Amino acid sequence: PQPNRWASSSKSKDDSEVGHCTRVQRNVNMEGLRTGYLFPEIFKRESEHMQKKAHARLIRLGIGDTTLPIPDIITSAMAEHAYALSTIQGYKGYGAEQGNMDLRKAIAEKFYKDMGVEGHEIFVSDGAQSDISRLQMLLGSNVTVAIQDPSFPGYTDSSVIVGQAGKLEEESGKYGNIVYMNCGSENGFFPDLSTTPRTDIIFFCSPNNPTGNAASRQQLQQLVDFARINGSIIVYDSAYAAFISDESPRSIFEIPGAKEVAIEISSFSKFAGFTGVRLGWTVVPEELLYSNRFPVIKDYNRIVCTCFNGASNIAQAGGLACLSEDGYKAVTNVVNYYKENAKILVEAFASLGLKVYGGKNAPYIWVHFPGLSSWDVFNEILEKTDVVTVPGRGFGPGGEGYIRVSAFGHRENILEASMRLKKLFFLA
Ligand SMILES: Cc1ncc(COP(=O)(O)O)c(CN[C@@H](CCC(=O)O)C(=O)O)c1O
Repeated sequence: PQPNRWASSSKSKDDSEVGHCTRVQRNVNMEGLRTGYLFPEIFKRESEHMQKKAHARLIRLGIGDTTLPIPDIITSAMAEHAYALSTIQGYKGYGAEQGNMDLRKAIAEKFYKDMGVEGHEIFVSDGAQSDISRLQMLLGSNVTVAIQDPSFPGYTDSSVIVGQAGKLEEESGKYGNIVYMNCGSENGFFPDLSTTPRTDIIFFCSPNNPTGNAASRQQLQQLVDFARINGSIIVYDSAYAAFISDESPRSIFEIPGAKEVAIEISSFSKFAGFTGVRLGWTVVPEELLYSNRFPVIKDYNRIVCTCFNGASNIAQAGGLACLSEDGYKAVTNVVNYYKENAKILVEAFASLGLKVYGGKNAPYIWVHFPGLSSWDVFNEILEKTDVVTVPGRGFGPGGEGYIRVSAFGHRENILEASMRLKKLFFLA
């Protein structure tokens, strides 16, 4: 299996090992984080398992990390750029914090054609995860937020860290100041906006991680109208848009009126295999205004200039190559490979009579184990099949009773994992 990025994290010394301590008070918001970040926790469980079963052939379908090589039309462009840095005429230092304008324009052309989004409204970054944190710095602690439940933990955890979330209610596992928009199988994974309280910010991910559900055009129009009426800002995460196979919108800016109510974050991670290269972008439309009519884009530009020195010029060269005609064809072939994996996993779980969601518009399969603890299901699958998944509870209280399975594996691993899971649950 691939070396995991947390494998080398050194064990921090605890107080008993270090005599001295400072007089600096801990950020009280950090105390609000109930556990470690979900994915290092998954790795910890995986390591404990491997300590018990050193010779197990582990199959990792947990973290949504790509596994196929980046097409060489893209890596050659990065290599060429990297080599040019070793020459006088090719060397480049700091670039524009907002990103290379050619790349900004290419993103606008490729993903936002005819939506009125222009290059100067696109801020190239080192990935969507970092952009979520920078957006939280922009928004500050005095805003109210609504988050899909379940959803990518980056929204809730960053909300806790910046002080938006309020106190954790142990009983429900929810933070007092966050509005949890239930997105379950019972409501087609789209929140009932008629009963959703107004908040300043609405985090919305479509296709959703972890459910794999892509909101329809009609639903996104409802969401934009809801934000407009309430004077809210939507932070729309389209990291998995390239996996959409039906008519669902790939961008919130396909919806009329969205430029006055939405910010969109996205990433090269999942469609181009750039999870380690690190490249993403955020669209902040000129039309998006605060209550005092000050343009949000001006503040976001200030955040980017103050807190970020721009994405790697090598990664940006790769990004440009991804968006060339041949480059995009090549990455689309890889996306289609993962989509085929998703189909295999959906069929495997469905053949066991389990309720399976997702997999059609996203590289995640969302499997229901009604009445069971998702961590118990995660543990049983790991212990009995050496397959790593993600317990749904890690994505919020709404994820309880589900597991998420990633389609980002190599085909042989997907087939082997499917066979093992069939054996486990068929015999159950
Ligand atoms: C909805 C969503 N947005 C943003 C990101 C991060 O994108 P980057 O551009 O690579 O920063 C992820 C990654 N989610 C993966 C990886 C988990 C993690 O490392 O946080 C997952 O859910 O398995 C995601 O699922």
